[in-house]
Amino acid sequence: MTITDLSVRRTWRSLPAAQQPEWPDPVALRNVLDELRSYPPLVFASECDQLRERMAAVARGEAFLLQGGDCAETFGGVSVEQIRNKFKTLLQMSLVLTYAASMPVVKVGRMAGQYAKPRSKPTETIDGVTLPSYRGDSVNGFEFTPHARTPDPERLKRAYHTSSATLNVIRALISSGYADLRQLQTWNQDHVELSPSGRRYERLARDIDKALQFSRGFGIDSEAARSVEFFTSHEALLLDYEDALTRPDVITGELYDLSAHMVWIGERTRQLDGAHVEFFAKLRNPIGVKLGPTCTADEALALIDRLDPDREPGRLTFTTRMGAGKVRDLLPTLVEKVSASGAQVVWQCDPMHGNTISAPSGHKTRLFDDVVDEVTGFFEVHRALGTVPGGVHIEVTGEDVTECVGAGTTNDDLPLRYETTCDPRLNRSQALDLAFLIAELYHR
Ligand SMILES: O=C[C@H](O)[C@H](O)COP(=O)(O)O
Ligand SMILES: C=C(OP(=O)(O)O)C(=O)O
Ligand SMILES: [Mn+2]
Repeated sequence: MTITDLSVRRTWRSLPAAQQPEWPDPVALRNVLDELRSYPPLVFASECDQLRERMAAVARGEAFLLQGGDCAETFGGVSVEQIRNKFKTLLQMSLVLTYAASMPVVKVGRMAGQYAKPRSKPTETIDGVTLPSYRGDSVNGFEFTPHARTPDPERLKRAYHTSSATLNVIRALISSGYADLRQLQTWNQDHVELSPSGRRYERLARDIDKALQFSRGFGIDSEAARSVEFFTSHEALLLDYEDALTRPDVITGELYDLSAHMVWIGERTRQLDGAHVEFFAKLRNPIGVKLGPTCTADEALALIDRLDPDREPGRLTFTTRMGAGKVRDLLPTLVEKVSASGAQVVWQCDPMHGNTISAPSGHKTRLFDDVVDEVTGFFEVHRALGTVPGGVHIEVTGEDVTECVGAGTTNDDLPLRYETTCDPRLNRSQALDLAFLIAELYHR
């Protein structure tokens, strides 16, 4: 379908859009959106097409999808070091998975655009003072003051520019050979090498290095070992922003949201009669939808009819986040009914969002064991049904934070480096542990 007519393309505007900020000044918002429309796209449509092809391979069981990054990126978190650490963590996880599972890994960062957050409550109260909740740096500031918490549309421009700067660093890291497999040892020269997972990683890196030397001995110096394909993604929550970055392809006229390669609809905004589903239905990007424990099989089927009417492998990813205690009960029916419909979606496990708890100290946290248990349940269900456990979606950082409990972090450690502005993330050592565990699940 070719949709360049603006009246067709903006149909989402007449529908209810959940979780949108209350911008105080509509004229200021309109001016910002006009400016954003004049900016170049952040990614190219051809790159989105390439990711859709990779996702089709995932749907067929020929590749594994690793998607991860911060719950909420921040405008302050864009030093080269922070971006490099996050990128490195995802590459190291993918290396563990590729080597151990003998499977190509499609790497997608929750990076370069993850600046808007849906919240459970519209306001937050601290010491008797109530202010609007923090909704991500593209909406308001994290600082608990009336000024910071007031939505400011100028932040949307900053979200664009910060995404652009982040992408620039990622593209430069790739083109300067940072992802070269022969840099394996360099990647590991820091604190993580002292942790058990770091040492395990080092052993694996040495094995891979030997394998590479062996292939080079035969004159096989694969280009694939020198470069990496890396894609960006975020929850396309703020429809005004996403719409401003949505452009028709010059050749086909089809619409692409060029704020990222892949965009997804969150658990809180997947209403069938809502604006997000309507907006996404018009896009040609590979797209995702989060499915929580209340999602019925009929809802999943209706989402497929709306978002993947042609049943195109790679088009639609269902990211389930049921919780460790529920995944084994709830997932089978969904998977069975969706498979019976003929749709070839990518099934991806988000083991984070169904497992958020409050620690005795009051910190929002997740137990590493729950994360592992949900991923394990996800694999068990797919193995039992003969369907494809396509990938995982995690909240992770390259920093040595203490936000999730287990695998080296205790409840008492939480205050030490609790740096997230929204949900707790795995640190790099926990991420590597998880990668090794997933690789084992593959073999089982
Ligand atoms: O990242 C997901 C949601 O935005 C987040 O879990 C909501 O957190 P809240 O329940 O603290 O609002
Ligand atoms: C908001 C998120 O998740 P969910 O929509 O699954 O709650 C998220 O991925 O940060
Ligand atoms: Mn989150």
